[in-house]
Amino acid sequence: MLTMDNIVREGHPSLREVANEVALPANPEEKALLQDMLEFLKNSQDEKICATYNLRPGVGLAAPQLGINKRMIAVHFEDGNGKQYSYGLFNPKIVSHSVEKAYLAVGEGCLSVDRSVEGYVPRYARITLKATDINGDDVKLRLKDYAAIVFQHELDHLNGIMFYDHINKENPYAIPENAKPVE
Ligand SMILES: OCN(O)CCCc1ccccc1
Ligand code: NI
Repeated sequence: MLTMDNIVREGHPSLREVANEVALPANPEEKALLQDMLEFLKNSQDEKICATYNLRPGVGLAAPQLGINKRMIAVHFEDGNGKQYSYGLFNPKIVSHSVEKAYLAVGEGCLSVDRSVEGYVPRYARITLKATDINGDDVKLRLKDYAAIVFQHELDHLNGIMFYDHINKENPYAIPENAKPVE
């Protein structure tokens, strides 16, 4: 099982590289890794397992955070309306997005960042994402608000971008233009 020891932290080069597309169909190792990433997220949200293995709860994980520069992400969370999202995806891509922006009112964090970085992270309020799932099927997701924010955080990791890159340097809590808060 994956633990926090597998997660690289700020300063590790893979967090600042553009990850490579996965040649499809994915090989058994890549499928197993994606499964392990999803299992890590579920474990991190299980009180007992989380405490036993000292995991930080996470709603998403990207392969570069494991020092593996492949375009693979996993997400496991419930949005504000109780809708569940649990995906392991190869080669995710935003194919369209809203002009309107959104930002998580409480700010963002990252399993690869062992410090809190305050401020609003402006992101697209709505995105359409295409990818290949763990079974090799095409996936097209229309996402908004919290779900859109989580997926964009993970997609950024595939392009060497950290959440705090988006925070206004002069005034971290400046309300981003044309953006709505997501509670
Ligand atoms: O890359 C995954 N990650 O570091 C875990 C935290 C994910 C996350 C946290 C706040 C808002 C969106 C996404
Ligand atoms: Ni992160």
